[in-house]
Parts: sequence; C-alpha cells; structure tokens
Amino acid sequence: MSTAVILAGGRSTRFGNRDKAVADLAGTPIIRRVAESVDEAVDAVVINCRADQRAAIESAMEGSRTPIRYAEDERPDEGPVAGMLAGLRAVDTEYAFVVACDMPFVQPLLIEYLFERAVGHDAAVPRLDDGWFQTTQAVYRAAAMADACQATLDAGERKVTAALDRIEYITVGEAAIREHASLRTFENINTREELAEAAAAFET
Ligand SMILES: Nc1nc2c(ncn2[C@@H]2O[C@H](COP(=O)(O)OP(=O)(O)OP(=O)(O)O)[C@@H](O)[C@H]2O)c(=O)[nH]1
Repeated sequence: MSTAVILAGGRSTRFGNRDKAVADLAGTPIIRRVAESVDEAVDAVVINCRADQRAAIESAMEGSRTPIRYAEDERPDEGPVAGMLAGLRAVDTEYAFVVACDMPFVQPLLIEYLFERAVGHDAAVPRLDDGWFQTTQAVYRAAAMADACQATLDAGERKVTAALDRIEYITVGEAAIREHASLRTFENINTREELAEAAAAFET
C-alpha cells in the first residue's frame, strides 16, 4: 500500500494573484491533473495546503475518481519542509511519494520505480546530471522524513535538502530515470507563460 502527498501550500508569487494549484491547464485544474496521474500509482492521495485554500481545491477536485484526504498546514508560509511535515504526518502507509502541485507532467511509471528503489531506505530521490535533487518528486519513508522535517524546522532551516541530510536516502540517477519517464516529468509551472506552454503540450 502506498500514498502520494501533493504539496500545494505555496503562495504562487511568480504566478500573479491566483493560486496556481487550481489554475486551468487545458480544461483541467493543474492539481487535479497531478492527482489523477499519481492516483494510477498509489492507493491514497493526501493534499497539503493552507486552510484558506481548501474550498477552492476541493472544488477543483469535485467529481474526480480520486478520493482525497487533506492535511492543512499548522502554520502557513513556513515553506515546503513544513508542507512535507504536515502531509507526511497524515500518511498511514510506510512510504509516500511527494510531489508539488505544479508538476502536471508527473509520470506514474517513475513513481512505481521510485517506490521499488526506496525499499530498505528512508528515501529514493531523483538526482539529475545537473546535480539537482528532485525532492518534490521523490519517495520517502513517511515517519522518518516527517521527523527529519520537524528537526529541520526546529533548527531554523528551510531547505528540503537539510531534511535529507537527516535521513538515510539513495539517489536515482538520470539514466535510470530516463528508462521510466521523460525528464519532462520534473517540469513545474511557475508563471503564466509556463502555463501556456504546458497547455499547448496537453492540447496536442
Ligand atoms: N505547505 C507549504 N507548501 C509550500 C510553501 N511554499 C512552497 N510550498 C510548496 O512547495 C512546492 C514548491 O514551491 P514553489 O514551486 O516555489 O511554489 P510557490 O512557493 O507556490 O511559488 P512561488 O511563490 O512563485 O515561489 C509547491 O508545491 C508549493 O505549493 C509553504 O510555505 N507551505
């Protein structure tokens, strides 16, 4: 049994005055696209958001075949580590796939592969040839990573990589990733221009 946690508690500042999680991407809210993709690879989906986002996200998910649980931030605006903490504490499976709400190209085959690779470790984290850790598209042992996120916040740190330093994880390299997904899986939408480009990809 496995869970996906979708992080949606950010302020979308580069996106303008609207929450990108519920923005329309070729006829479907972005977060709904993410939920419906991850749903193919997991048994349960948890959405982390602020209390004030909840109604709009619930409305974006209305009628979806994916049953959703919500994990609201205890305190808003504490960063992605706090979002992971709230989301992972709501997980009742050993492992969880964590993904940002703005990654609509996320690919289920990669998720399944990351779950396989994580067995026996606290996490399996993609790391591309550019050296970048893809922490918002990775599988974590939920309790271990939640504890690490708490310790990170307690230490006054905000980077997800600071939480990684507190667990035992493996990295999954670009060649292995390419066997299961195109690198587009990691593309995220920060601006209206990026939304328009992504919409063109979904419409073709
Ligand atoms: N719970 C929570 N999640 C956050 C917070 N900040 C960012 N996130 C999430 O972390 C992920 C990566 O963040 P960004 O891509 O920078 O998104 P963002 O912060 O909404 O966008 P910008 O304001 O434009 O940077 C997204 O899924 C966000 O929803 C936060 O303060 N709390």
